[in-house]
Amino acid sequence: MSQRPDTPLLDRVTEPADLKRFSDAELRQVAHELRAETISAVSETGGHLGAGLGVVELTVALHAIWDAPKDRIVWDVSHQTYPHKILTGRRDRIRTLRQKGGLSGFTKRSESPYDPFGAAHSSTSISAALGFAVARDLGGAPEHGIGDAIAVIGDGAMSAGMAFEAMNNAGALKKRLIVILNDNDMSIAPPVGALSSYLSRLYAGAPFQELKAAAKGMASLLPPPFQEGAKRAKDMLKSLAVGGTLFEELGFSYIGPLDGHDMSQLLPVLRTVKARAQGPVLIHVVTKKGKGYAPAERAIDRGHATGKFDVVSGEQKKAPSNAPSYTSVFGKELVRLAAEDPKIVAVTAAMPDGTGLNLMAERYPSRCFDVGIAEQHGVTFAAGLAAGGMKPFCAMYSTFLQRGYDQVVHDVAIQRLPVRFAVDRAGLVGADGATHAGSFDVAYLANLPGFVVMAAADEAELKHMVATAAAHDSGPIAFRYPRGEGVGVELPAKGEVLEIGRGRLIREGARVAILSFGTRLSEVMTACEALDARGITPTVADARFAKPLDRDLILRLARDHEALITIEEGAVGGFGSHVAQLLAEEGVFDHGLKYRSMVLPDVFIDQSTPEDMYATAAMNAPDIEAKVLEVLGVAQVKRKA
Ligand SMILES: Cc1ncc(C[n+]2csc(CCOP(=O)(O)OP(=O)(O)O)c2C)c(N)n1
Ligand SMILES: CC(=O)[C@@H](O)[C@H](O)COP(=O)(O)O
Ligand SMILES: [Mg+2]
Repeated sequence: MSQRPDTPLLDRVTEPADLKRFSDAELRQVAHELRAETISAVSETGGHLGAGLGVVELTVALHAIWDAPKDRIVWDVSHQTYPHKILTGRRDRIRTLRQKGGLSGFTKRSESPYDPFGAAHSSTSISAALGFAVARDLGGAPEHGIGDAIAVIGDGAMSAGMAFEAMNNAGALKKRLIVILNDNDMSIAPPVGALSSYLSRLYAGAPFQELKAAAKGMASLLPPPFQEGAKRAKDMLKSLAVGGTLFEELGFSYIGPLDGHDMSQLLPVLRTVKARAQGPVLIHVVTKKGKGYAPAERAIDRGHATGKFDVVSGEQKKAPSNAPSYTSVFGKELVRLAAEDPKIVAVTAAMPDGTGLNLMAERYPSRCFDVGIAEQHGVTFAAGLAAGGMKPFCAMYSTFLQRGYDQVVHDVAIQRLPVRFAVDRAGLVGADGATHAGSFDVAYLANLPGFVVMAAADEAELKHMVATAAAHDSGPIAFRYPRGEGVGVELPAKGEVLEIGRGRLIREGARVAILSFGTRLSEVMTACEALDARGITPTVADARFAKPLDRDLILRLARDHEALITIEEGAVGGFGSHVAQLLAEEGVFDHGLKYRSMVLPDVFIDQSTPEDMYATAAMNAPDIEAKVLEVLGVAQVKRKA
């Protein structure tokens, strides 16, 4: 097909194979256009901007050199894959990113064959790529075959234990495996820890040794079009650091550091690695997060995540809000309590801003610890702090705390250590979708002996729960709260310590009682307005505690009503299951109580707005109203669509 000379080269790319027709100079131009397209798309959708901008050249180079999907490119976290999506047949849908029915903000096997492995939680890529490499060598996927296995992992993700577990295994297996360390000297916040300092030293002038073996005779082994590039690679490799690095000690050939924005470095070195790699190879690529878009480069988080924005000014379009976020309410209350009690300390796993612990870090830097992307360590570190007489608050997103679960059980719960878990992003979170939903924490915490588990119904309740957790010294305690803003209730100056295992009655009604755990309470109250208008007046209670349950309250509600409905922003096995267990043990069902438990359905719900996701889960006010009518056997008038 003939093209007008001014047609953007990117328009000629419908699949990665199209890149193979371009010269190196043209690939540079493609990268330029791909960056502009990424910025333009994210300005309309919002999302993870900075990480993708930092890997534009790397993405083009990988797809130009390797043959995906046969070669498996596994992106760590995969928040940096918008350019990859554009090059792999999804450009026409890139402006649906993170929206209902649109592209996921992460790699997803069901979305494209070019996404060989789904991600969103960090530090899984080397393990998965090693799995592909071993499957290849054992004859897996014989229909299409498996080529190279390539993991692309950031410096932040590399700080997690899982990445080292994978390298340790890969070094021993000696399989051909390519790991690209994308080192932009950033996590979401500035990176922390000794590994980060080590990587900085690697590119800050430590004496380099020669990669003699790889450089020797390399050019002659390559097909003629690559020989010029290979000569350059040879020259470069001579001056790069090899030998004696941590990665070499783990059994990898180390190549780097390379300038990840310079195609004249990237292309020849990657071609050479493709032609010659035998065992595990780690290519250290240095990039800039937010590269090529000044507002992102200037931002403290390098444009890690953004709302919709104006491309020219970089200004984000934010909806005005009336209520503080739950996260900030937690952060402020913790600082207030920390001022009163010097034993209070806090732990975050690479999410200081996301968890509100940035406030604690500013005010009490020596008592606030960012452990890096290391939830497992973070939990046990908090357990050690508690055993050492401190009062640790371990603030993690519900979904990321999953990674530290054995530590929660083995190091905290069994030893009855008073670690306070601030479980943020509880429930459905919206645009990040199923990987980030906080669906399981009630189930996985409330089944642990001795754990206290609370959920805040609003931001004032959250304040009380922070204070309650601070005062609770006899064992582990957790309180959960959702992403986003509170409901706008008046905030007390300070949280009051709640009685452990006591809920509260919100309104007294008849026939049906709704027992809410967490922030569905406002939807329950909206449902009650509609029900009141029909002459059905539910009793409503806020359970506050999933463990220990308020037995008196629950048994009274069961005794005094024909039906009892529980509701929670969590999966089956949580609050409702505990209530059902209590009712069964007390023989309440034998007397004919009608019981319903509203929990998240047994599916992973794709990204949308939280409201829409809760509609999918049938947990909004109209669904609660319908549930009440159903349990009472009242015929429903169909709503207009
Ligand atoms: C287990 C886990 N904990 C925390 C996060 C939140 N998170 C997402 S990206 C990110 C930083 C990743 O840094 P890096 O790997 O260097 O990638 P970059 O954004 O710099 O490209 C963090 C902490 C996560 N996705 N998974
Ligand atoms: C990729 C990732 O895991 C984080 O960037 C996450 O998207 C942050 O979520 P919040 O926006 O809820 O802090
Ligand atoms: Mg990084």
